[in-house]
Amino acid sequence: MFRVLVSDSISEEGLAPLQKSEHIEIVQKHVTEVEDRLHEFDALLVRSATKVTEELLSKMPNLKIVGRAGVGVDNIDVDAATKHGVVVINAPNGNTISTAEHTFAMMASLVRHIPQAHISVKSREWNRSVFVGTELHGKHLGVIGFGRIGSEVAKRARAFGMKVHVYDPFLTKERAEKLGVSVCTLDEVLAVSDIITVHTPLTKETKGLLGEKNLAKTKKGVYLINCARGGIIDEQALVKFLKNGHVAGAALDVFEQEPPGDHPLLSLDNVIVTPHLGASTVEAQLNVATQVAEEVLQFLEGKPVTSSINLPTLSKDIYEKIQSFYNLAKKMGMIASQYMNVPVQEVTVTYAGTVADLETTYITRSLLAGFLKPRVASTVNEVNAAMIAKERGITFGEKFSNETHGYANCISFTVHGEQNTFTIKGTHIPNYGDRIVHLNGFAIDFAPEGYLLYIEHQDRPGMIGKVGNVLGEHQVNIATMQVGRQQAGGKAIMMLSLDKPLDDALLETLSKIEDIETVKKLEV
Ligand SMILES: NC(=O)C1=CN([C@@H]2O[C@H](COP(=O)(O)OP(=O)(O)OC[C@H]3O[C@@H](n4cnc5c(N)ncnc54)[C@H](O)[C@@H]3O)[C@@H](O)[C@H]2O)C=CC1
Ligand SMILES: O=C(O)C(=O)COP(=O)(O)O
Repeated sequence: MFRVLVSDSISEEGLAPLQKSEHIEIVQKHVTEVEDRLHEFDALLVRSATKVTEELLSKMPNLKIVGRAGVGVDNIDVDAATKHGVVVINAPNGNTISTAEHTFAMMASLVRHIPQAHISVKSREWNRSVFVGTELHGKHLGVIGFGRIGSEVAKRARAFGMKVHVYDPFLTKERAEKLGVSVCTLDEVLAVSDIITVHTPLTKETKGLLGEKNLAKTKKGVYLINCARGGIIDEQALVKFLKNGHVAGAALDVFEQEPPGDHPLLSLDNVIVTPHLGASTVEAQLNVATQVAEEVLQFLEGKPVTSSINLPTLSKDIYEKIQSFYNLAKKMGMIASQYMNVPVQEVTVTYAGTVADLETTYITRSLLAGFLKPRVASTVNEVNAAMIAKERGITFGEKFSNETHGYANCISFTVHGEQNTFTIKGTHIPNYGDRIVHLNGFAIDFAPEGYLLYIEHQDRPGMIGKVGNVLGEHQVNIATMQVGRQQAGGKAIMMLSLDKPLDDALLETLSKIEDIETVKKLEV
C-alpha cells in the first residue's frame, strides 16, 4: 500500500487515476496538518503554495516522489530532493493555454483600464474621459522567455495585429521564424517595446532581470506584465518607475512574496493585480492534476516518469528498451562494490554493441546506484547516485567501445581502488537473462542473482570437492556453480550461488582451505 499526501488544492477529478488504484491511499491535508504522520507518505502532490524544503524532506524518510501539479518548481528544493533520492516531476504543458490567456486578459485590462473603470462604475461614477486607453493593434510587444507560454502569448498577439519581439537566449532562429516573431537582444526588446511581458522561470539569471538598470532602457510609457514569477521584475524598482511615470502601468499575477501583504505596489492606481491565477481554470487544473496523478501512479508501480526535473526523462518506448540493461547494470554495480570493499576513487563504465546506442546516462546512474548501495546508509537511487558519488570523491566516466566479446551487447565496469582494480563484464540475452561473462580477468558465465560465493584459488584437483564438503557439512545447499581459470594449474575462480546467506564464521573456514586465496560473499 502506498500513501499519497495531497497538500495543496488539486482537482479531485484529476486525482481519479490515483483514487482508482486499490494500492493507494490518498490523504488530502496540508503538510502542517499531518506533522506526526509525515514519515508514512510515499508521494507528495503540491501546487505552488506548499514549500517543499530540506526540513520537510528530512521528515519524510519514505518519500519517493514529489508531483508538482503545474510548471514552476521554485517552491521545491530540487537539490535537497535529489540528495534525498526523491524524484521531482511536474506537469509542464497542462496550464500553458490558461496562463497565456490570463496574460492576454491582463494585457487588455491594463491598456484599457478595465479594473479601474469597473471599480469606478460600481462606485456609481461615470467617468469616461478618465479611462481612455490605447489599442493593442500595431503596438510592439516584447516577450522575454519564449517557451510554452511565451510562444502562445505571441500567437495571440499576432492575431491582434501586434508586432512581436522576442528575447530568449535559448531560442533558435528557425523556431522564431516559424512563429513569425523577430529574435532580439534583451536591449533591443527593451528599447522597442510598448508592452513587455515576461515568461521565464525564476532563476539566478532572471531574478531582477527587469531591475532599475534595464527599466531605464525601456520606452517612456511602457506597460509591463508579469504572469510568470514574482521577482523577475524587481518590485522596488517597479514602484519607483511607476511613481515617476516612466512605466505607464503594470499587470501582476505573481509577487516576490505571496500573498504580498501590504505592498506599496498595491496602493498604485496604475497597477492591476490577480492572486496568482494564471493556471486557475477548470481545464488547466484538470490537465495538470491528471498528468501528475498518472505519472505518480506509474512511478509507484515501478514504471518510468516522463517529466522529471531531476532524472533524465525517458519515453515509454526507450524505457522498455533500456530496462534490461538498467537491471543488469544495477546488479553489476552491487557485485563490484562488495568485491572491492575498500575506498574507491574512480569508476568507469564502457558500453559496447546494441546497448551503446541507447540512453546510457540512465543505465550509468543505475550502475552507480547499485555500486553505492552497499556503501551508503541513506537512500541511494538513480536520482541521487551521481551526487553521492561526487560527494564521496568518486569520479565516474562513460566510454563506448566495439569490444563485445562475442555478445550482442556488453557492459564493462571497472573500479579503481587505492591498491588494485576490478573489472566486471555483463551482457543481457533476451529470453535468457542477465549473465556475468567476465570477472576480474577470468572468463565465466553466471546469473547475477541471490546469495553468491566467490572464491579465487590455485587450479588444483579436488578444490571443488573441498568447498562442497565444507558447505555440505554446514547445511548450505549449492544451487549453481561456475568455474573459470586463466590457464591450467594457474589461478582459478569459482562462483557458487547458494540457497541461503553465509555467515562470517563459515566464510573464515572456507578461506583457510589450502590453495584458496580469496573468499567473498556477494549478495545481489
Ligand atoms: N501565473 C501562473 O499561474 C503560472 C506561471 N507559470 C510560470 O510561467 C513561466 C514560463 O512557463 P513555461 O512557458 O511553461 O516555461 P518554459 O520552460 O516552456 O519557458 C521558459 C522559457 O524561458 C527561457 N529562459 C530561460 N532563462 C532565460 C533568460 N535568462 N532570459 C530569457 N529567457 C530565458 C527558456 O529558454 C524558455 O524558453 C514559469 O516561470 C512558470 O513557472 C506557469 C504556469 C502558470
Ligand atoms: O504552474 C505554475 O508554474 C504556476 O505558477 C501555477 O501555480 P498554481 O499551481 O496555480 O499554484
